[in-house]
Amino acid sequence: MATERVAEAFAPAKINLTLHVTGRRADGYHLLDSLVMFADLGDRLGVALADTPALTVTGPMAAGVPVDGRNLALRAAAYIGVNAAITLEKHLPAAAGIGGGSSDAAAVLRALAGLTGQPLPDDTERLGADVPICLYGRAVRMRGVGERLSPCDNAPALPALLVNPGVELPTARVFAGLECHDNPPMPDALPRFHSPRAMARWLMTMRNDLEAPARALAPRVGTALDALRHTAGAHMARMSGSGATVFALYDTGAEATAAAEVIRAAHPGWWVQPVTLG
Ligand SMILES: C[C@@](CO)(OP(=O)(O)O)[C@H](O)COP(=O)(O)OP(=O)(O)OC[C@H]1O[C@@H](n2ccc(N)nc2=O)[C@H](O)[C@@H]1O
Ligand SMILES: Nc1ncnc2c1ncn2[C@@H]1O[C@H](COP(=O)(O)OP(=O)(O)O)[C@@H](O)[C@H]1O
Repeated sequence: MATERVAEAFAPAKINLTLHVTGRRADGYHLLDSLVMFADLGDRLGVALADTPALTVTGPMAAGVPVDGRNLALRAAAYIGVNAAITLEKHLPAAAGIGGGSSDAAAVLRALAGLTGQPLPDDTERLGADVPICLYGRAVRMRGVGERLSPCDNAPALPALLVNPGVELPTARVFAGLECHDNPPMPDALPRFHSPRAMARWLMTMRNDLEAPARALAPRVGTALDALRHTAGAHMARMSGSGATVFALYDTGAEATAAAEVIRAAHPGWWVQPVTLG
């Protein structure tokens, strides 16, 4: 029976600090080895049980986000067979390599589990490859196509700057541009990270294998990476997921905020957000 109770949910940006493409399955999906953390910035949702499914999308990044059955927030409710009225305040750019849709889906699943008492479903990767990590919601290593998760409990909070240079990159197109599908994974055992600086130094020795095809499709990714690398205090810069969002890591939030001001002044049209990753 319908109730008025609204569960509020937060859907943080997912950042792939590394993204090694290590193989390809028979169905064409690629095998990954990726270290993922989450930002303290994301979409905000309200979820209520309802007689019929409904979705309203608002917020600064709402333009172009589907409001029909293609929206992953609605698909998540349908996946567990619950009618929900959902409000989605969009703060994350879409098709940006930071998992906005997957994180929204995970937030809806969590909210509906709380409202109905149902357990979280299995096989959530069928909703989208990133949904299991977004349900996990904190620093994690993902392998397979995203369904094999190992906790990464020793990562320090990382001051970071996220920049999206205003170009949408569909994930499938970026994977299609990969020249090599069998690249080395990360080491079996990850080191212990004692500070943001130590973690950034190690991350510099890792890769995002999708960066080259993304840069070829959207040269502005390279422009944004160069701009970040030149900001004061930046240890390293890399693309997240299949792009086009890029990030840089700093020792302090003050450095990330100062870098944001520099990038905003030079590129007023870009999406520029200092955050902390955890
Ligand atoms: C690359 C990653 C890394 O975290 O992030 P995003 O760039 O999307 O944020 C994810 O694996 C993306 O997950 P998600 O966006 O949920 O992917 P899906 O919708 O399932 O897949 C979209 C398309 O990308 C390709 N794809 C996706 C994942 C994968 N491991 N191999 C692939 O080849 C396939 O062509 C697929 O049809
Ligand atoms: N809740 C949602 N928010 C954003 N995009 C969504 C959502 N649901 C479905 N989509 C569709 O999914 C595509 C990928 O968006 P998103 O999940 O943000 O990107 P990515 O896979 O690069 O992290 C978008 O182009 C959009 O059409």
